Amino acid sequence: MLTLDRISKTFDPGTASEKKVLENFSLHLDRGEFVTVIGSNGAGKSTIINAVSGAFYVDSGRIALDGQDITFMKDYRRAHFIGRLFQDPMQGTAPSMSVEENLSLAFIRNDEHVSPFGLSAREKKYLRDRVATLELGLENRMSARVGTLSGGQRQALTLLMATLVTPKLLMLDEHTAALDPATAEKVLALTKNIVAENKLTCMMITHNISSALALGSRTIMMDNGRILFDLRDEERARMTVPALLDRFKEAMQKNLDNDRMLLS
Ligand SMILES: Nc1ncnc2c1ncn2[C@@H]1O[C@H](COP(=O)(O)OP(=O)(O)OP(=O)(O)O)[C@@H](O)[C@H]1O
Repeated sequence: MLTLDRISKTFDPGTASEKKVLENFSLHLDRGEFVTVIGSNGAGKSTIINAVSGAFYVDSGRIALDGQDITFMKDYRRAHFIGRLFQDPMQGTAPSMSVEENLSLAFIRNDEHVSPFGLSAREKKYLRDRVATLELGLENRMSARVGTLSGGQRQALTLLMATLVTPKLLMLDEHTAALDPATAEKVLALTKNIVAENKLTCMMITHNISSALALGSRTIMMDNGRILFDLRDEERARMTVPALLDRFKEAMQKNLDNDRMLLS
């Protein structure tokens, strides 16, 4: 489904701030696989998501999604079939537009729904029903400006928008990190349900090891542009947070005391 074949990325090449982040990095996700990604700060996790979503082109290597080579496809074209959530709840929605208008934009991403007269009453009801599944009461606030919603409500709405038209791939970049713990739990539960219901292929970056082990079916641990280990099946099912931290420390041979991963 998603294949990264020996991709490399160096930022600011040839300058004093040159940073080689990925070198011949390869990864394959099967259709319907939900992979959680953890790792040290600056390991290159967001760079992978940025490369796949087309925020920049990779220097070398190939990216294929569903059999299609997207290595040099423009980001706005990839956005038709790749859903993405960021850490910042302010990204991904238009604050001055209403809940319904934001959802309409996500809905018409699929061209067949475009009508010069806007959405039909039936389509509006469909959107309201989908919003109700979030169980946040937003179905009664369809005309409220999104800028007036809380961070958690916005992130839940963004998640719904990213999956309203089923994406080929959903990429979540620490999408609950800026939320308070209770709201983060709620958004994670929604994530789990939406991914399962739509059988989505999903990659989720998190700094929370217990979330990484609780969600999805596979966990990748990264450091310095490399995959340190790739847990699945029985090995992952048996893995605990302390055991994973121990394995990470062992692999890194360094003290993790200052790493943000330990603090979350
Ligand atoms: N656009 C950019 N320009 C220059 N350097 C960048 C850019 N994006 C990322 N980097 C650098 O690349 C390295 C990897 O960054 P990346 O954001 O992928 O790490 P990460 O694993 O997501 O880390 P964190 O967990 O801290 O968010 C870092 O040193 C970062 O400063």
